[in-house]
Amino acid sequence: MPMNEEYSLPYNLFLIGFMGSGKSSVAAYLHRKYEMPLFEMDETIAEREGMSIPELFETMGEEYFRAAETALLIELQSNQNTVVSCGGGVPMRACNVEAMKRNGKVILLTASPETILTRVSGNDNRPLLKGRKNVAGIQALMEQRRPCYEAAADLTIATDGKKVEEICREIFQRLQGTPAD
Ligand SMILES: Nc1ncnc2c1ncn2[C@@H]1O[C@H](COP(=O)(O)OP(=O)(O)O)[C@@H](O)[C@H]1O
Ligand SMILES: O=C(O)C1=C[C@@H](OP(=O)(O)O)[C@@H](O)[C@H](O)C1
Ligand SMILES: [Mg+2]
Repeated sequence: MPMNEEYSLPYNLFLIGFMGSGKSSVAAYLHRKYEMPLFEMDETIAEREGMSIPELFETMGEEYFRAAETALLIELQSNQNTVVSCGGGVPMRACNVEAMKRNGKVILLTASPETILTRVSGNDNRPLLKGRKNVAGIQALMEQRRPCYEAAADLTIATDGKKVEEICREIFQRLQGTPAD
């Protein structure tokens, strides 16, 4: 069933935000509900490299992972009407932000450190949270990254206390209020 006009976008949606802000969940919902092709960056990189993200950090190092993120974003920029779930570190590189903005809108998902801690406590697949799985540790990294996140964002959506479905509705409402230039 083709996308109806209301939700067929002439650009890509890039979801950015801290670990646990809900990028993967919101992207998966947008993919299912509005039939937008989905690119989950972590998954794509892990598949191509034949190992998990933690293993990649362990064996090849973070810089290798960051280069893989940039290469993938450059590949994705020629698409249209896709939703890309970015890893939380993507906006820290200016070249990544340029690639996203070339043909996309950047949606920043935010949540309080307390909310993030609740959401990430369930698994250990985020190497950068090792040793900082507490409110203070999350807050410190979040504050360090905030300027890059905010500079990259076309729209910012607070996610605390909202269901994924509500967040997706808010994204489209806010986009419709924004010229699709
Ligand atoms: N709006 C939300 N409300 C409650 N839990 C959420 C919400 N968004 C995501 N989660 C949960 O938080 C965890 C991290 O979500 P995820 O989508 O993987 O975040 P990210 O991709 O930004 O790291 C998952 O267990 C997910 O089910
Ligand atoms: O914030 C980061 O630097 C990272 C976030 C992770 O993705 P999520 O934000 O989906 O957890 C993943 O890309 C990697 O562990 C690095
Ligand atoms: Mg994710």
